[in-house]
Amino acid sequence: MKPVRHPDAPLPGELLGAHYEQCFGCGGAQSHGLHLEARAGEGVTVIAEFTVQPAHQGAPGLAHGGVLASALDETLGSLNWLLRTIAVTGRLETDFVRPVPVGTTLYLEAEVTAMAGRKIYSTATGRIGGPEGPVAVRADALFLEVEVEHFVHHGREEEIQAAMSDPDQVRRARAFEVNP
Ligand SMILES: CCCCCCCC/C=C\CCCCCCCC(=O)SCCNC(=O)CCNC(=O)[C@H](O)C(C)(C)COP(=O)(O)OP(=O)(O)OC[C@H]1O[C@@H](n2cnc3c(N)ncnc32)[C@H](O)[C@@H]1OP(=O)(O)O
Repeated sequence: MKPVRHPDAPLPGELLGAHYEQCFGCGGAQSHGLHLEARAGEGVTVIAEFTVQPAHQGAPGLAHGGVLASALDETLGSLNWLLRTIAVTGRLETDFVRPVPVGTTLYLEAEVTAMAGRKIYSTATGRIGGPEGPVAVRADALFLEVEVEHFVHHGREEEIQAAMSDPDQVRRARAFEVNP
């Protein structure tokens, strides 16, 4: 099935914001996190930027591959906000094409390519030197739609319950990426 953007999805260019302040990918309260900022694109696409910090090194002066995979995962995960579904990564296949030095900004783009039942297929690239620069990393992913209970059961229930009773409807919806 062709992916369909939710009618209430953020407009192209709009910042998506963090789904959880403690998220390693997008949270503002995570000091060594990626602080990745994603914006809605056209259709079911997003763009995002992330600048590699010294805390993200693997080899001296170069980004750790797992951190780059996290940046791809986070960007791909933010696509769910355009679909208004809650989904988690089931599979993430990553190609590391070029080394990414500390201080480099990674320009990420992601797109949902297909959907089948609970399965959401997506792809992402990360470029360096500018949004049109050479591809340094790319990934193909399979996300699986889940119920809120996934996080209640496996995660920290108190925080999930608190987020669910947040009177701010947008914040509540953003936390769980559900159809309000
Ligand atoms: C203030 C508080 C705020 C709180 C806010 C919380 C909510 C936030 C909202 C959203 C979070 C976003 C977070 C963003 C971060 C970026 C995204 C991540 O990193 S997510 C973390 C990493 N991922 C996991 O931890 C998944 C761990 N895995 C699982 O839980 C299960 O394995 C799961 C749900 C992925 C699948 O389990 P099943 O039991 O539901 O599904 P089955 O029945 O096994 O499979 C369904 C279909 O999918 C295929 N499938 C499943 N896993 C597959 C795989 N790995 N590869 C290929 N196919 C797979 C199967 O073959 C099956 O296909 P057939 O329907 O038969 O055609």
